Amino acid sequence: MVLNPVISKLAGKLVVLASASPRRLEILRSAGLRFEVVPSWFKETLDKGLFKAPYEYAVETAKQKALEVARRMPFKHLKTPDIVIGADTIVTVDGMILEKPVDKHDAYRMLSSLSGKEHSVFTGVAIVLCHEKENEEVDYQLIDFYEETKVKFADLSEDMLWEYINSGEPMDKAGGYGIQALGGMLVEYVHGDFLNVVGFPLNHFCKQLDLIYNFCTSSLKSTSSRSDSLATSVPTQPPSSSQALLSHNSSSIPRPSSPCDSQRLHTQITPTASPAHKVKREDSESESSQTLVNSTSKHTDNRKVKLHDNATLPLVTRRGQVVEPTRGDLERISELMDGFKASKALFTASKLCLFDLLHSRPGLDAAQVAQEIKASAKGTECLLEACVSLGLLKSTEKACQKPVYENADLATDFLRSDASFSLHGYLQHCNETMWPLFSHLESAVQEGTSQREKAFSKHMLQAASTSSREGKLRFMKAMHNIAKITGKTIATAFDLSTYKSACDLGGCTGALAYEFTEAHPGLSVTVFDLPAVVELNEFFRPQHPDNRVSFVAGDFLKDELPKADLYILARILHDLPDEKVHILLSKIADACTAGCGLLLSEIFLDEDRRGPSRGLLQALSMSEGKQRSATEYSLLLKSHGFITAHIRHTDNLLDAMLCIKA
Ligand SMILES: Cc1cn([C@@H]2O[C@H](COP(=O)(O)OP(=O)(O)OP(=O)(O)O)[C@@H](O)[C@H]2O)c(=O)[nH]c1=O
Repeated sequence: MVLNPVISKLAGKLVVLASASPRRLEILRSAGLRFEVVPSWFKETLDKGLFKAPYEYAVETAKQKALEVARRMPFKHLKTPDIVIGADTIVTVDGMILEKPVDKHDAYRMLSSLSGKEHSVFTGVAIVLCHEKENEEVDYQLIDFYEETKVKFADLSEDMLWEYINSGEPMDKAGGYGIQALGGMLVEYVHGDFLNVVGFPLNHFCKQLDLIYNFCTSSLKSTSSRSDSLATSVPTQPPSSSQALLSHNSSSIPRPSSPCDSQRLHTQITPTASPAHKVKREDSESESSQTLVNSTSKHTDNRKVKLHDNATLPLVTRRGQVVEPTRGDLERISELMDGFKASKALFTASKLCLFDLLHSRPGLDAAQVAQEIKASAKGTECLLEACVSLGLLKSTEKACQKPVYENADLATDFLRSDASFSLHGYLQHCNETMWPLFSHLESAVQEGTSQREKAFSKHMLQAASTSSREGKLRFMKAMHNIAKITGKTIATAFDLSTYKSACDLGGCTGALAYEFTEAHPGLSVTVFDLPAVVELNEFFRPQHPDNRVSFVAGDFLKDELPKADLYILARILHDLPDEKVHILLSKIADACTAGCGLLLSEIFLDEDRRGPSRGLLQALSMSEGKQRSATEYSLLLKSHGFITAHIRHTDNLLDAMLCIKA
C-alpha cells in the first residue's frame, strides 16, 4: 500500500467526515486528507441486543451515521458529496458495550469496570461513495470495516478515578477515557492500532481506500485488510510496487459510472454471513447481505453543473502535469462564483415575504404572486424559478397550464416569518447590514478598518445602526433567530445539574435563557443586557414565559454583574476588541467563586484555522473582534482562572465550551 497516492486520489473530491469528533478530524487532517465536516444527526440508539458481536454494533452505527449525512446533504446543503466517512468507537469489557458517559457517575461506573483489566476498543468505519446519476438520483455504495485494539488498564484507586473524572476529560469519550491525553496515564499496554483507540483506524482506512481504488480502476485486487466484509473476497497480498504505481497514475478513486462498473463492485464483494451487516437495497425489494450496496434516493437539486459523463473537460496544468479537472472542481468553482447571487435571491424573496405568502396560499402562479407582492410579472417569475432551482420552492405544472408554486420544506421550516425556527429576521439583518458591508470587502481588506461609513449613507447608517430603534429591533430579531435555532443544542450540551442560578450576559431577548430553563428544571436565569435592549424585549416574550427567567438592565463592561453560579457568554467575545474581552472576563472572574461555571458559545475555528468557512467569512466583516479556535478560547479563559472542562463542537451554527473557576 502506498499511503500518499491513495489519500491524494481524493483531492478534488468532496470528501465529508460525518463526525463531530475532534480526534477523527485531527487524525484525518494530519494524514493530508482535505474534507468537510458534517456531523451526523443519527442518534446512537440502536438496540445492542440485536447484534451478535459488539463490533457489529459499532459498524452498523458508523454506517447509519455516514448514510444519514450522505442522504441529508443534497437536500440541506444542496450539494452531493463524493465520499462520506462515518465512524463509531466503542469500548467492550465483560460483555458490556461502553459508549460516552452521560454524567460523572456513569464515567465512574465505566472506569471502575476497566480498572486492572484488559478490554477491547472497536472502531467501526463506513465509507459511502455517492454517485450522482444524470436523472438526479444518487447511488450510494457502502464499504464498512472495523478494527480492534486491546488495552490494559492499571489498577485505579478511588482518588485517581475521581481526579481523572473531575478533569472533565472522560465525558465525550467512549469508555470514559482519552488514551491520547490524561487517560494515557491509566494504561499499562496497548496491543494494536493506537489511533483506533483514539477514534479512527487510519492504517486500515488507507488500506481500504487502496482496495477500493485498485478494485474499481483495474482488475488488480489487493488487500491486507482485516475487514470482515472484504477479506474473504480478495487475495490477502498487499499490492506490489508496480501495482501501487499503477494506482498512482490512474485518474482518481472512481465513482462507478456504468452499470458494468457497479456490477463489478457487487460481484466481487462477497456477502457476509452476519445479519448485522445486512443493508437494505433501497432500489430493490430484496434485502441484501452485502456490505457494499447500491441504494438510490431521489432529490431535486438541479443547481449542479450538469456534465455528461463522457463530456470532455478543459485540461489544466497542475504541478507541471496536464490533468483533467474533476467535475467536483467545476461545481465548486461555479458554486463560489454564484454564491452571492443565491444569497441575494434568498434575501429578496424573504424581504418580499414570498415564503409567508406561499405558506398561506400555496399553489399560486407567477402572475398571482407578482400581484400579491406588488412586483413585476417578469421579475417575479425569474425569482420564483431561481428559488425552485435553489430548493427553496417547489413548482408543479399541469398540462397546458402555468406552473404553480409552493414552499419546499426548507422554506416552511426556516424561512416563514412565523416559523418556530424562523431565520427571517436574520436574513433581513444580512440583507440590510451584512450585504452593504460585504460590498465594500475590497476596501475593508485593503484598509483593515470598518467600512460602515462607506457602506451606508448617513440616513442608512442611522437605520442600520443599533442606536436607532429600527436598527436595534432588526438586530435583536436576528440574534433572537440564532438563539432560537442554537438554543437547545447549547443548553443541552453539558450536564449543568450542579448549577442553580445562571446569568446570560448580553442575553438580548432571552431566547437562550428560556432554552436553559426548559432543559434544566432546577435552574433560574437572569438575562443581563443594555437598558435599551431590555426595554424592547417585550416584543419577543414567548407565549408562556417561564418565571425562572428574569431581566436585569446594565452594561456588562461597567456595571456590577448579577450574582450567579453559572455565567453564559454566547456570541459575545468574538465581537469585542481584546481590551474589552479582558475587562469582561476579569469582571466575571471577580464575580465567581471556585467551582462556578462559565459557558462560552461561539463558532470555534479549527485548530489549524482552515475552517469552518462560516467563522472565517464572518471575520471579514468584524472590525474589532476576532475569531478563535477552541484552544485559543481555552487559553484566554485560563488566563482569567477558568479551566476548560468540556468542549462541544456542534453542527448547529455555534459550538460550546464549559469552563470551571479554579
Ligand atoms: C477510547 C477513546 C475514545 N475517544 C473518543 O470517543 C468518542 C467515541 O464516540 P463516538 O460516538 O464514536 O463519536 P463522537 O465523538 O460522538 O462523534 P460522532 O462521530 O459525531 O458520533 C470519539 O470522539 C473518540 O475520539 C478518545 O478521544 N480517546 C479514547 O481513548
